[in-house]
Amino acid sequence: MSEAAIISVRGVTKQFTGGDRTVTALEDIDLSIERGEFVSLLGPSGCGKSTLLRILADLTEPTDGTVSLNGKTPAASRLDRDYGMVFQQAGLFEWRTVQRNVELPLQVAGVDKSTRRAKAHEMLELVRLTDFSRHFPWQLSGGMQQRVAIARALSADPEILFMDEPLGALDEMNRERLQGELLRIWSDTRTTVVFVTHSISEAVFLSSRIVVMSARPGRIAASIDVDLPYPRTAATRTTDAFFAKVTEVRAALHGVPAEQAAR
Ligand SMILES: Nc1ncnc2c1ncn2[C@@H]1O[C@H](COP(=O)(O)OP(=O)(O)OP(=O)(O)O)[C@@H](O)[C@H]1O
Repeated sequence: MSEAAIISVRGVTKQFTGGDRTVTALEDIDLSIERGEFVSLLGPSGCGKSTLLRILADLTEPTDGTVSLNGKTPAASRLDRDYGMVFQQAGLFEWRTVQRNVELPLQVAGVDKSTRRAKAHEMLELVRLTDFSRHFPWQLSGGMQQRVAIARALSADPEILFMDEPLGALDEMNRERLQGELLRIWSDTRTTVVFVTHSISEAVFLSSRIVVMSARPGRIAASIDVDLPYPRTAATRTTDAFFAKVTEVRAALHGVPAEQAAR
């Protein structure tokens, strides 16, 4: 494990028990993520991607093994607001304006009104929604709602952003647009991102590294560096290097080394 790792997972196993049935969702996961990486967790449905993210974000506990975020337990890290989280559904409060949704984590933290106003404004600039600060969530498209959710998750300046299929509910065009936005935001904030997705092309476009997980019990099958240069644009998606990486990742998902898959 590298000393520089901001996220370190050691020997994590997670079992769910209900009645006389035990499901092993994750088995013996070891993972280190360096500060500033954009890491996607990619794998078939049910391989434990969300469970792993939920363990990192202190939403559930491992049955075995340890997790360290910024050198702390996930629970301590949560209290220190080291990370923000974005889910597939934006989960905005319908009765609060966009501005007041983004302010919420700061309000909960007891930040004074003028500071949180200023911070929310800065975050809405980051996601390019300042013109909509007084709108209510129901007045926004799905993509705009997700941008508000991202602004809210970043409002307390977290060092880590956990994202669980945040673009999964969007149509293809919006999804690609938001992928570009997300890379710009990542490059502006230098936040470490852990991103769960089913989509190979999404993972390749966004990530500096892809962690491929195998089906149940979830294990890490491969860790693939995505050495396509940033900034990545719509043109990146049409390059040979992009297609080659998609092929390599697809082969890893199917458990076949890339050289064999190309034959
Ligand atoms: N609270 C729970 N109780 C019982 N089993 C659970 C629970 N949460 C997850 N599981 C099981 O653990 C396994 C991993 O689930 P998880 O949601 O982490 O997978 P995933 O890779 O994120 O799937 P998807 O891509 O479909 O969202 C699945 O078999 C799931 O049924």
